[in-house]
Amino acid sequence: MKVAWAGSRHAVEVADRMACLVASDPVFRKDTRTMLSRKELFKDTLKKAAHAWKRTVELHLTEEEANLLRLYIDQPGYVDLHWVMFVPAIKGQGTEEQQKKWLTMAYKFQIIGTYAQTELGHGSNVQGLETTATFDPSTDEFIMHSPTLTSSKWWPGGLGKTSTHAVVYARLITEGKDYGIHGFIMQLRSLDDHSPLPGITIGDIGGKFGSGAYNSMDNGVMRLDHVRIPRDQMLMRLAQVTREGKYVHSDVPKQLLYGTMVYVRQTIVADASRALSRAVCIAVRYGAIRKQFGSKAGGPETQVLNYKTQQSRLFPFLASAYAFRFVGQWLKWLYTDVTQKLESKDFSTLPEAHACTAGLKSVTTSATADAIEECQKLCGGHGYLNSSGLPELFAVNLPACTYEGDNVVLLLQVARFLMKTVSQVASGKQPVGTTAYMGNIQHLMQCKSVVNTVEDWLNPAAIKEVFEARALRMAVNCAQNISKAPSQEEGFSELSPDLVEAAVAHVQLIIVTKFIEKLQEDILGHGVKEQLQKLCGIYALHLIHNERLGKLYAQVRPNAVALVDAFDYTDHYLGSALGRYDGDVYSALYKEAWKDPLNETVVPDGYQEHLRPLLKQQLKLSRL
Ligand SMILES: CCCCCCCC/C=C\CCCCCC(=O)SCCNC(=O)CCNC(=O)[C@H](O)C(C)(C)COP(=O)(O)OP(=O)(O)OC[C@H]1O[C@@H](n2cnc3c(N)ncnc32)[C@H](O)[C@@H]1OP(=O)(O)O
Ligand SMILES: Cc1cc2nc3c(=O)[nH]c(=O)nc-3n(C[C@H](O)[C@H](O)[C@H](O)COP(=O)(O)OP(=O)(O)OC[C@H]3O[C@@H](n4cnc5c(N)ncnc54)[C@H](O)[C@@H]3O)c2cc1C
Repeated sequence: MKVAWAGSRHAVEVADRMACLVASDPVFRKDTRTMLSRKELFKDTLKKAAHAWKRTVELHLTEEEANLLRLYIDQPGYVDLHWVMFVPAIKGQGTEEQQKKWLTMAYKFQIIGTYAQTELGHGSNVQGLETTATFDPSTDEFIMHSPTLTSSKWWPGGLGKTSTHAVVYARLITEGKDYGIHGFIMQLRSLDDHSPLPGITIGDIGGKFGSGAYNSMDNGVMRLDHVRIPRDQMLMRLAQVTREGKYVHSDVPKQLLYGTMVYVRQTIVADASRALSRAVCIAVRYGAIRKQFGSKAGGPETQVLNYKTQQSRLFPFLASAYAFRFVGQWLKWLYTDVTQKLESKDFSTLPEAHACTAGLKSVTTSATADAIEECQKLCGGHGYLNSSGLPELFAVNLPACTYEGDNVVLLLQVARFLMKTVSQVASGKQPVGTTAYMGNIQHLMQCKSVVNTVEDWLNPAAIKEVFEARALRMAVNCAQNISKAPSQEEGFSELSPDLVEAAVAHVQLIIVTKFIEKLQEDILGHGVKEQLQKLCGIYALHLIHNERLGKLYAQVRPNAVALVDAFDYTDHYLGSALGRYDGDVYSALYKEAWKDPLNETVVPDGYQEHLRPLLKQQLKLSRL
């Protein structure tokens, strides 16, 4: 089952090695993280990142191993933005020459970069960004400026205190004309003493949700006061400005400006499956240990995992963890395929890649955030303790519903893609890829459900047809209602809640389809495929609230712990007293409690100043 989850024996081996490397290194301890102040936590992040780099160099780790090392350290920091966004942005939007110059320094960590797009006044609406980059032909420079308070760059990870450079997104103005948003490489801090360069006001935007979590990251604010950069620091793969100041757009779609976001969205789907699997692992293992109430005759109490209500709340998340894992593996293939096509100027699958990455990022992160919160409740009071690992997991993964694109905004992008496809089908064009099912419109608009028993629901063809009919009918219904509106734009706006639902149905069809396709592969291990088939049935059925789920839950219950053990997480990475592999929950909870700084003294700080006087006064009053 480990191989089915990881994707290959090699993946299992590398993951095990990196997870153990992190778990065995005291520098990477994380059990006291939620007890640190904001400054201590930030400094701890710097220490871990520097130590990780040192180990990467010492051990000659590959890029795959180094990425896993960062993942198992499990502490958001500037390195995430450096590797996940700054480097990809230069790769995707820089010329060969610019890549050579800047990536050489970035790969050697001679500079630390971030991705500075969002502003105080605009995040979702990229075309509304206000920062300006005005070309000055007299000096062959761009003047980077924050014209308004709302144009302050706001949120970029690492910008606050760490990054020395950034890809800054700004309105390109040359010869008095505004050509819209383009990317520019800017140095922000001196490489000698790390002080901000002249004209740059920079700092952290303040504490964020949850203790620990993203407070380890210095999300920053930056204002630019007419800062000059050389013309060749405009990322010029998509467009150029000549020495004379002429704007020249290259022959690639302008949407490639958004390429970095597409890349990160596809990685976030894998992040979501990992976060969800961690929460499910904790809740399933604890549910097998925790006993509450039992037979009236004083018999042993019942494992809470045996309760049907616990199973109906938890097993859809177990199924979703596997579903998101498999669709994330497919999405990584899709992204690689589109990137290769772009190299040969084939832009035909760019819209599909945008719709799939936007839709899957949105659906998986929303479902994961909701599931982690529910897993906290599934663990009762102990799920609320930091030592359960669940509050931190929730706080770190909740913002994924917003960063890299607000989930509703992204679903509206999917809806726009679906409406375009429906109208193309109406004009006789055969849809392909993930919308191919829309070509079967006659059948799917009339077909009656062919599933009646639980066994029917384990028939992949039946499941797929139901989800195709559901998605198509919702999309066609929206298209028909939009056509009745005074204008397409007005109709789209009025119908936007229904369009979001139609987009979700389309994305859930993709997830179900990819789960079914995974089951058609050769899957190692005795009985593994059968278990995955049941999980596929649970994932599909729970989305349409089918009453036959109870039978499937009963069939999964005996293997529930084995199914979460297959995630192969070390206790260090899981970071949970409830989800420990050895199940020794109560002694672990008790031991963790005493680590809290509040327990450093038996009489708490503040007693002498605030508690003793009060008690003494009340005691005196009571004797009057
Ligand atoms: C270790 C512990 C774990 C913690 C994890 C740490 C590490 C995690 C990893 C990274 C951390 C994440 C940090 C987050 C970083 C950020 O948040 S960066 C900023 C992200 N910001 C956004 O995502 C902004 C979202 N907004 C947009 O993308 C765009 O504004 C928009 C797409 C919503 C609208 O764009 P606009 O230019 O206005 O275009 P439209 O008019 O809507 O569409 C025009 C056509 O272009 C097509 N299109 C739009 N986007 C794309 C795209 N990306 N690719 C291809 N095509 C695109 C669109 O479909 C339209 O096409 P048609 O005209 O044919 O319909
Ligand atoms: C932890 C974290 C890290 C981040 N890191 C970075 C970073 O490194 N670099 C960077 O550039 N940015 C970063 N961001 C910013 C992030 O990308 C933006 O917050 C995100 O794109 C959402 O934009 P917004 O904040 O403007 O939300 P808004 O768009 O203002 O959303 C507010 C509400 O308006 C709704 N809404 C907006 N537009 C529409 C519409 N057209 N139709 C219907 N509803 C709409 C949204 O659904 C939402 O409910 C980070 C954010 C977070 C939380």
